[in-house]
Amino acid sequence: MTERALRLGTRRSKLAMAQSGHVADAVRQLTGRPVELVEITTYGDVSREHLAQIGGTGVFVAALRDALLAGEVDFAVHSLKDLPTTQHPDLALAAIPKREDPRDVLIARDGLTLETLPDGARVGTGSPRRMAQLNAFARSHGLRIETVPIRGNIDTRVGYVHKGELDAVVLAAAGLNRIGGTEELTGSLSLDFLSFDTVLPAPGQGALAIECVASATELVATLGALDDPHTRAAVTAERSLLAALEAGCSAPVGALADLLAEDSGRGQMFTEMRLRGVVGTTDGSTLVQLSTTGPVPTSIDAATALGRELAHEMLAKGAAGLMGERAL
Ligand SMILES: NCc1[nH]cc(CCC(=O)O)c1CC(=O)O
Repeated sequence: MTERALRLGTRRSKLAMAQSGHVADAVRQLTGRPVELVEITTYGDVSREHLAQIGGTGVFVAALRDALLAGEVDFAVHSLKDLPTTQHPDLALAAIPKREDPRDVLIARDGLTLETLPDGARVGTGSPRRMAQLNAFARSHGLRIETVPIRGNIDTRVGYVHKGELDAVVLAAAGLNRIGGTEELTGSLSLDFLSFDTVLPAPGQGALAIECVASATELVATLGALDDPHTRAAVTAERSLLAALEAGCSAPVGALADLLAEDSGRGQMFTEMRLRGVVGTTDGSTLVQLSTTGPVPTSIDAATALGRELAHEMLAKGAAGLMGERAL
């Protein structure tokens, strides 16, 4: 007897479908059960407002969670960076698979890179985090860039550069990679993968979250096989930083945790976890940028503590005042 199909709730954007498709394959392999995709429209997909105005927190997530709680789907796949930092009491993050490239990428016309953008360049991004860091870079290099708030899926955003309406756009490399768009979509455009010294990604960027209802303990345990503990530790620290700053996913906050390795003679051994964080005004005139290191976390609590610690150091340097600024 074959078991009934597991229902995977997904947004229907090309990116969400690609992400869900990958996870569906992994779950089929893992369980031997059929997995069926159930498309769900979220407010973030239909609203034409700018994300910073909607408020950001959870706009892509709420409808998927409603479907989980109503028992219409068995599990859902989210971009972790879109998930609010407070865990829903009735839901479980069953797995956080190994993360993709967390970098942001600048997609530009005519072979341009961030370093070679002309004065006055128009760069598409509606993300306060990207605006703050791009403008700070521009200021330190004596040029002005005009950040232009844009929305829409990846194709739409890249289209602005193809059509010549913008000189460049900034996207998450992970999203671009997942839809296999690096070649097909960007064509003649140039890709500049931004260094973490210039632009820190959103907390959790490049990672996926597989969520189901907490009471489905068997499913939680089964999906747990897809979890990558290093990714979970890193994104836990990043999200803890965000939470302790009391900022939402549309706040001008960047964070990245990575494990530092040493060659022990018998291969690489992780020695420490480093957490870098940034908060800034969207005009780039002020950035608070700090980093800390700690032992490789052996528990979620330890990873959370590292994030909280860095947040407190950033708050002591005035981070709260910078986040108060909500203007685009
Ligand atoms: N804000 C929307 C969003 N949510 C997740 C990704 C990309 C995939 C990821 O970060 O895992 C994107 C697009 C983007 O920022 O370019």
